[in-house]
Amino acid sequence: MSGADIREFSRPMTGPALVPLIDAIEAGEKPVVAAIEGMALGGGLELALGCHYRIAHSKAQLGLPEVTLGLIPAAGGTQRLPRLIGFPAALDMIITGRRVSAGDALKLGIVDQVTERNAGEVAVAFARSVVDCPLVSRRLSTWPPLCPADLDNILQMALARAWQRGRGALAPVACVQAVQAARLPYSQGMQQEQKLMSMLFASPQARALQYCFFSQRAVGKWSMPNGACWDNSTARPIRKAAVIGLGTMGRGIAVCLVLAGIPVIAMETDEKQLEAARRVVMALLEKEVQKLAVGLHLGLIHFTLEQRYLREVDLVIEAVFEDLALKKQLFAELSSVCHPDTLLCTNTSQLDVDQLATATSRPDLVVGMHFFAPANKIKLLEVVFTSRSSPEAVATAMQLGKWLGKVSVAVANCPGFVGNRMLRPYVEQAGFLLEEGATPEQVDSALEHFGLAMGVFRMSDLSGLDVGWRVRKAAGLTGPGVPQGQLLQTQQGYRYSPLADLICQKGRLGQKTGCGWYLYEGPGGHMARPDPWVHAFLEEYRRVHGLQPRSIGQQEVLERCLFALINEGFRVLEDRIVMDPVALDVIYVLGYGWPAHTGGPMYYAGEVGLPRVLGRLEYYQRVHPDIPHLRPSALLRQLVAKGSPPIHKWMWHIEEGSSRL
Ligand SMILES: CCCCCCC/C=C/C(=O)SCCNC(=O)CCNC(=O)[C@H](O)C(C)(C)COP(=O)(O)OP(=O)(O)OC[C@H]1O[C@@H](n2cnc3c(N)ncnc32)[C@H](O)[C@@H]1OP(=O)(O)O
Repeated sequence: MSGADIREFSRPMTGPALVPLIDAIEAGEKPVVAAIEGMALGGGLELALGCHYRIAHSKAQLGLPEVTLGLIPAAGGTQRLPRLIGFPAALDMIITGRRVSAGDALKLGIVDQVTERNAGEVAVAFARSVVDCPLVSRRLSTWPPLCPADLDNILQMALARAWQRGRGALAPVACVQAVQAARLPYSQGMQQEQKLMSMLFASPQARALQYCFFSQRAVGKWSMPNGACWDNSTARPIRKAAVIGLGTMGRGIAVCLVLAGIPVIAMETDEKQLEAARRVVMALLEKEVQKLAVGLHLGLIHFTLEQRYLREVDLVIEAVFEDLALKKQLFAELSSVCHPDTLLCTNTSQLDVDQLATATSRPDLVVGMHFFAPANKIKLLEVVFTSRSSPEAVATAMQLGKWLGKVSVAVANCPGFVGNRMLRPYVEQAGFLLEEGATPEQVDSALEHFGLAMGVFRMSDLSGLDVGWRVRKAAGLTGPGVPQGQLLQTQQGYRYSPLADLICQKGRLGQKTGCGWYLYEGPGGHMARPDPWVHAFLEEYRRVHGLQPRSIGQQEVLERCLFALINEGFRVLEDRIVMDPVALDVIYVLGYGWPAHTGGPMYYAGEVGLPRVLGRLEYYQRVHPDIPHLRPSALLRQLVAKGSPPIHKWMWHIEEGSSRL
């Protein structure tokens, strides 16, 4: 039982109310035993907590994920769980919404027994054995709260954690407040639970998070402009896969495959690199085995330098250095080494997948699989199809992503695909804001206050400033052959900020070199500190260019960075890179740390109001006519002209107006 029907939250609810139902079960004179198989989530677990006993199958999972929907467990969950397992463990489960296995639920005391047999049959037998036992002590609502001496401290820490994790989300904080009320008599605690739930239930944040829930499922129903889609294309089985190139990304991908139970050939060309990768991958896998408490066959992975092992695989994921010539050469080699039916996938983050496909003998079997670092943690996968990718190849990559526990989004090939394409105008605006008077920490603080996991400059330092530098060189914006120097503020006819290039030229590549936009404790450090050198460098730059620094407020930072990103999102839709705006929101929430409680950039644009987004872009365009990314997209204009329809109707307008776009 996975809880309430979330779709019902946006329409009048029918059927009996859950709280009195659970109370009636608990108050009943007959013993009621919950038999839990599969899932007991949300209202499902709350119902089980109202029963007198709980028996779970060993494969069952239990949890209170309401917080991920912008809610709290409001059918007594915040009052019964702390009474049953204590405040610290209940707070952890309720604030994070994480699921626990049956084994862990037994250790925590949530269930009374775990069985390998049919839980229903075991529960019936169990019920017979307790039929004469008094029930008084089995009614959780009557238990006194288990208040440890340091409860105030525990609650304070939980609140701090909720603020920190939530990044502006209300529900985690409300979860702590509701659990805190479990120190009161049950009926008073329930009143508090209901009060907090009423406040959240109608909140824009809850609506946005529920939109995220359905969006992450909707992208599984992918389609391509040629009409191929999820329900008319068949995925191939992947019995064995290969990962070529065992740098950071390749190692993470190999770990994902093994965790999904897929045998992997992990290949490198250099012995030293192979050994280093073997050590890291095995350590990561052993850590996962301990964490998940699962038996994992570590022999599923074979490390090798020899290409001959590639003959036996159904799919290759190439993760070598981000260099088009190198990748093309490798793809040409793979064409002759691999079986003719083997799918060839590239983990490029922005190279042209169509070009890679032409280097092979089987362009129809080439797709991009863009993982996000760290590949074994981030849930997003962009599956990039080319003009020649077969529906079967796309279906297989999408299916594989699902097996790996990812949310896969099918996107058409274009520079930067979706995520990095939308990121470019955002990063660009941040650079211009520095020129105009802001500091990296002012820009980052505004973005983090909005809820982004990391501001643009901290994020760039983490990924490595050389990544963007290489892309700008490849695009002919900087590097040898391009006029250099402090005075270069225009490129290819438009405003261009060379600040990031100048920083890179100083050898400041981010965390890995111990300095970038910030200063770190040393190479590989993570603690970003404002750097007086960067401030002096920016002042000198502005002086040389005759730029008068001005005070830039939080609102301008947000509008310039976020609206430029959203504007590019509209262009992505115009170009039909994806078939539904929800895809852009999923990519940003899962891959770029966009706050889920705002729904994602496109949903957020709808909430702010498309006329406002358009109006502010028009204003900034007038002030900065030399920045093309601030020019409002045709689609945004068209949607505003049509009265700003809700997001699920945008595509109708794209189809309707495609000839005019
Ligand atoms: C003042 C009001 C008081 C109200 C008190 C109410 C108290 C109770 C509150 C709740 O229970 S809130 C809901 C809590 N439960 C959840 O959040 C669980 C959500 N679901 C999941 O985590 C997963 O779906 C799953 C159950 C673990 C299954 O995962 P799986 O990967 O196997 O399948 P999916 O692709 O995720 O889902 C399949 C299909 O089912 C739809 N769906 C799943 N759960 C719900 C749900 N709770 N409500 C409505 N629909 C649900 C999902 O959207 C998929 O649909 P399609 O995309 O295939 O159409």
